[in-house]
Amino acid sequence: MATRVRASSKRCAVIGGSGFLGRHLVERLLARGYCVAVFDIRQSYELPGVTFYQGDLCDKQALLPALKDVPLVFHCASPAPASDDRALFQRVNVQGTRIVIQACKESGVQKLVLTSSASVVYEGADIKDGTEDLPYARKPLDYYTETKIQQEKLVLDACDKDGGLLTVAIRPHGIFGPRDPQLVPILVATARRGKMKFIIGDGTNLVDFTFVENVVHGHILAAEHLRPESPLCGKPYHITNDEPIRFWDFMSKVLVGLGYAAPRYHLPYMLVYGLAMLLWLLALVLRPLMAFKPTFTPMRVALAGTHHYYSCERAKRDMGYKPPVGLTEAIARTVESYPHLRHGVA
Ligand SMILES: NC(=O)C1=CN([C@@H]2O[C@H](COP(=O)(O)OP(=O)(O)OC[C@H]3O[C@@H](n4cnc5c(N)ncnc54)[C@H](O)[C@@H]3O)[C@@H](O)[C@H]2O)C=CC1
Ligand SMILES: CC(C)CCC[C@@H](C)[C@H]1CC[C@H]2C3=C(CC[C@]12C)[C@@]1(C)CCC(=O)C[C@@H]1CC3
Repeated sequence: MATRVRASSKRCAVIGGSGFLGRHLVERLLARGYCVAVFDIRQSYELPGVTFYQGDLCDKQALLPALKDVPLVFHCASPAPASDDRALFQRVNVQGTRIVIQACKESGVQKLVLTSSASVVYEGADIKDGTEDLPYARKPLDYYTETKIQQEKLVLDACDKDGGLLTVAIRPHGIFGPRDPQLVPILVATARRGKMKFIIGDGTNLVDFTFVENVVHGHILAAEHLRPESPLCGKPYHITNDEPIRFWDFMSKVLVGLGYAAPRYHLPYMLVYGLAMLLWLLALVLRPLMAFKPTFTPMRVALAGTHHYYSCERAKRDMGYKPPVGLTEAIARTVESYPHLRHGVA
């Protein structure tokens, strides 16, 4: 009997489990003895111990079978920020998250861990050692952030300590690591087009970049510490590497590690931000006629030219969080994992 209880409490579902973070989370959960149900709109791998359910999280009937007999759900699905598609973000991150919450309640799920984002409080001004008490951005810089705010509020408000669904939100920042489809590939594509010669601003702005395995560790700690009497209920938690680094030093380390030149020439921040705003407006106007996606969006320029690093004291205090992998090792392992993106490799 004891064995059966332990076996069932080691079951969980990962919504968005085919993605970058999702797959790393699934792999770690398997190593910790969990049986995992993955729900995703696409299937990107097969692993023993994983049951795959393919479907759209906005479709409750498709989602319910993946949550059957599962006490713990991780929700880390989202459209990519680069899609910049307002209707898609609204449908998946907001309406879809309402459906995830309903489906969890109907299935008797006990705990829901959301992957939110530290950028829910970021609106382009410097944030230095920001705590979770900062207010949500009143004027988010993009549609992605706008809907991540609404998503986090929905999940945290759904927390019910009186025998209902328990919820918590993890707010990582600048996730990187092997198989990341975003940060390193965009950086390298920009360098290959000869556009990574410039530093936006004076280059001294400090930023958090977080190794994917540390983000995974934060999620699992949160799930295992979430109980009706614990302080985690209905709260957001920053999870970072706890080693803020100059944005342009981080970019240079990755670029140089892959054989590209580090950016050298400075451009004034306000000039580049203004140009990015103009390009974004142009892309919006031209959208019905042609697909045109600027690399330097207002959000990316702001992230590249301001301070934005966050305190993870709350996670240390409430769940004993300490990043297992330091930044130097994390960058080395990331660079090593992209042989195909090295300079000179087609
Ligand atoms: N990458 C980063 O730097 C950061 C990411 N986050 C959050 O972390 C989470 C994971 O992000 P990544 O792994 O980087 O992205 P990803 O794009 O690699 O993974 C997202 C997954 O969600 C799935 N998905 C999208 N729409 C879906 C739908 N309608 N139904 C079912 N599945 C759907 C995708 O197929 C994909 O596998 C997201 O919630 C993102 O907002 C938060 C902070 C920073
Ligand atoms: C073109 C260059 C100026 C920058 C190239 C690197 C960028 C693609 C990345 C640097 C910071 C990253 C980041 C995110 C996406 C990729 C970057 C812009 C997020 C917006 C991803 C989703 C989040 O929740 C917040 C992240 C902040 C940092």
